[in-house]
Amino acid sequence: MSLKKKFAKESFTIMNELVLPNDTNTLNNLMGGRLLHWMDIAAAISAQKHCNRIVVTASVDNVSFKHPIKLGDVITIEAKVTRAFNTSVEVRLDVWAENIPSGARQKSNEAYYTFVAVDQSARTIPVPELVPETPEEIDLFDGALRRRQLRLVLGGKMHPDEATELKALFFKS
Ligand SMILES: CCCCCCCCCCCCCCCC(=O)SCCNC(=O)CCNC(=O)[C@H](O)C(C)(C)COP(=O)(O)OP(=O)(O)OC[C@H]1O[C@@H](n2cnc3c(N)ncnc32)[C@H](O)[C@@H]1OP(=O)(O)O
Repeated sequence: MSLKKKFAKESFTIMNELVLPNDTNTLNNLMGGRLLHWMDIAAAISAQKHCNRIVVTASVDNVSFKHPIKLGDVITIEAKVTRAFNTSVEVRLDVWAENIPSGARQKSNEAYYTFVAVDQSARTIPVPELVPETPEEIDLFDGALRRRQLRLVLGGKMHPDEATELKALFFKS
């Protein structure tokens, strides 16, 4: 039985967190690991909305921390599935930090997480196809293939020779 196709907007998820003292280091900045944990949860919720299944985190692409996030800031994490493959989905995350009293808001992180859908016995299972609609969703959908090849090569799951779309970025035929 084929699975019903889904739109990216169906997996759209927004999560807010308030940075409390227990989330910070001795400089009163949010600890990176805490943010990665919140991002993992937001991304997992998004992946589960797409798959309607239990998902496990398979990989996290490089995450850079552009600005320190301060105690008392409000974090907004937006997550959306960019593309579904066979049993895995890629989720794009955008993170903002906001100082509510001043109204200052800045982008702090962008990242891609990959989740794999599993059944009750932890066996991998197929996920619904994703249909991109907007120009931004189509860009993310197209780029997802190259990002997948890069992470699978780095994770030792794909031979570089098989990463044809990724190689095409560097070598013109
Ligand atoms: C219904 C609505 C509910 C809403 C309600 C929300 C509730 C919201 C609760 C939140 C809850 C938090 C949830 C946190 C989620 C954890 O924190 S999970 C804990 C951390 N993660 C783990 O423990 C996973 C451990 N790893 C594994 O189990 C296995 O390695 C995996 C990921 C299942 C892959 O298994 P495998 O045997 O290597 O499988 P293999 O057949 O080679 O590949 C399967 C797929 O994985 C992909 N894959 C494998 N390795 C990688 C890699 N390194 N990178 C990328 N992809 C990979 C493959 O490409 C393949 O994808 P497809 O080509 O099929 O699309």
